[in-house]
Amino acid sequence: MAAVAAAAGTFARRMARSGVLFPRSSPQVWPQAARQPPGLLPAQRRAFSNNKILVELDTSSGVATMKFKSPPVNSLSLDFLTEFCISLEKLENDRACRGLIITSAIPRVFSSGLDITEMCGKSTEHYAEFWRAVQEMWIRLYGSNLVTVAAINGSSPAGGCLIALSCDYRIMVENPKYVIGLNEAQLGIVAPFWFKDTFVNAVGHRAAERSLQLGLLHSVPEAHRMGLVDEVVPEEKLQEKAVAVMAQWLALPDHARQLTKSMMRKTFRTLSSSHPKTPSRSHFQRTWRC
Ligand SMILES: CCCCCCCC/C=C\C/C=C/C(=O)SCCNC(=O)CCNC(=O)[C@H](O)C(C)(C)COP(=O)(O)OP(=O)(O)OC[C@H]1O[C@@H](n2cnc3c(N)ncnc32)[C@H](O)[C@@H]1OP(=O)(O)O
Repeated sequence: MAAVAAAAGTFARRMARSGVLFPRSSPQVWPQAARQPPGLLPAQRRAFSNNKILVELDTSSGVATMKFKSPPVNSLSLDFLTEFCISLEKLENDRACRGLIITSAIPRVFSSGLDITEMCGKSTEHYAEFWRAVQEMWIRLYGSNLVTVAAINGSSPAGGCLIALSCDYRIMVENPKYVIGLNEAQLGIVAPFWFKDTFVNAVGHRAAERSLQLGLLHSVPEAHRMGLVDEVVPEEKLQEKAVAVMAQWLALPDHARQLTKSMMRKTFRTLSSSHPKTPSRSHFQRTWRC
């Protein structure tokens, strides 16, 4: 328990060093239209970057694009998760931003999921901090007031699938090599209940039961049929489609859409108000044999 508390403190300090407020306990309501401070020349584009993620915000449309750029496979390391939360928080605090498109700058992979090297040979405190960061990523993305669109341009197993599932809409590139799903059971581990619930919300109970028990990674057409992704497009149309979907969602009044989203996703607050037990060191060691 002390380790969990210490980890929470460490993660909060990492976020605080970035200048980001932490944590935010209740959803914020943003203005309906992107606004520029009066008297300033409008800067159409703003960008910020770290060594894991690139973010570009088009202030005229209010749409930001977040590109994962962590070779080789955009695995979700503690550093990646921290940078993700910082970037998302910056966008949420930017009054010019209303929507977020998440995609990958790495060819053929959206995200390979949790970084397996973070779950081997580390201290109890590290596991606790890592787990806290995984939860924080999900809480922030799933509960975000922004319109979130996943533009999935590569394979997206396990934690990568969770990122996509946490968005409001998923568009995936049609490619016979790409797969998506929660394959934890194939790895001999159990997807946490909040992974499972997010999956069930997208595909329904029966499809989820089969897919999760078998740890299936679905082809793109199969993922589309079962509702795991909303739309499938050729690679060259992905950006255009994501922008078009975003425009459709942003055409609605922010407050009505945000309150509706918050109502639909209210169960996430259960996790945000009481972080579940962190997996123990021995559990990680048993699971990954390290
Ligand atoms: C209370 C109980 C708790 C129990 C404890 C369990 C903890 C959590 C439980 C559940 C949640 C878990 C969620 C997860 O996300 S677990 C991670 C699952 N991820 C995967 O299974 C993906 C594995 N990777 C792939 O399938 C492929 O790599 C690919 C399709 C993403 C890309 O394929 P390809 O382009 O062919 O690349 P390579 O396979 O050659 O990989 C390149 C390179 O990258 C390394 N790598 C791949 N995935 C990961 C990863 N997830 N973490 C770290 N490193 C990864 C791979 O090893 C190669 O490295 P190299 O050999 O050094 O080049």
